Amino acid sequence: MAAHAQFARMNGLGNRILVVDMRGRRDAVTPRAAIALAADPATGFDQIMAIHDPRTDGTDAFIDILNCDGSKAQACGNGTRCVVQALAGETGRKTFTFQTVAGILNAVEHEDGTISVDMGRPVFDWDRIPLAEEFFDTSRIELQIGPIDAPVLHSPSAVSMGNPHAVFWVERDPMSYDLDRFGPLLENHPMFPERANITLAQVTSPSAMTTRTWERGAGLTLACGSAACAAAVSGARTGRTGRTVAVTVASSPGRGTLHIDWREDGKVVMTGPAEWEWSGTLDPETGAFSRDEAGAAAL
Ligand SMILES: N[C@H](CCC[C@H](N)C(=O)O)C(=O)O
Repeated sequence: MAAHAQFARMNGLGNRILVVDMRGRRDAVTPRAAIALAADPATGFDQIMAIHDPRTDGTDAFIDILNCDGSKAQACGNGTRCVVQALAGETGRKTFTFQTVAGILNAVEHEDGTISVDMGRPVFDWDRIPLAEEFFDTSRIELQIGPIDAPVLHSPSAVSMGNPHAVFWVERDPMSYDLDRFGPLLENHPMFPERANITLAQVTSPSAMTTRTWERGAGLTLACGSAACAAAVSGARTGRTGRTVAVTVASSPGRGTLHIDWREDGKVVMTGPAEWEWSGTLDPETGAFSRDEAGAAAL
């Protein structure tokens, strides 16, 4: 039985995040704990962002990311904004540098409470996304679903934001597609050796789009930050949008917008909100948890 760790249940545009404080500890949140926590409707989460002591000079923390199916992820945009908000509340600081398995992320909390995260540079090389087949141009790969002569979804853009994404361009409201049926087929398609996050993107103007995502390792979520980055970059890459795009999420209208800026230096900066909901403590080994009674907005 491991000693309990403090956590906060937060969300980013409805993407449900558990921010777990693992600082000062040598153990880690286990896949078993993630699966157990996900099985309990009282927690209901999509990703765990486990904050560990820094492993590299110049960074504030190492962030370990787990999906609710227990799999590890290399990036989580919404989760990173939640970590920034939690640590800003704890320390009074506004800028942070984190390390994940994918690299270094710089982040800042603005005066209005929104948070910007430098998500790094997108990767387009087929073998680094990765894809199972060689494509010279990964902005439009040969993949479709549905009847051969009338595919429901086809020709997605593929990109890595540290984690793999396929972005399908749709003309109708993304909510009008059976993504709950197509999502798992595409997530686990042989084209994606490490599976993939599957996004439907409807471009509504040269600087705006609406997305809906079936997430690798989490299924249909209300929002996906790295998918918003993947879609915005792919929109610019295919000439559908400019390099600055406002991304709204179809599944939870009115929750706000993620502003994505694919800068001239190649880095993708995502800006958006984070929201604290409640706190608790959990056993990082088994997932046993208890909810704090007091509603103290803290880790
Ligand atoms: N399911 C993703 C990780 C979480 C991404 C998402 N929640 C975000 O905000 O970026 C993956 O396995 O690559």
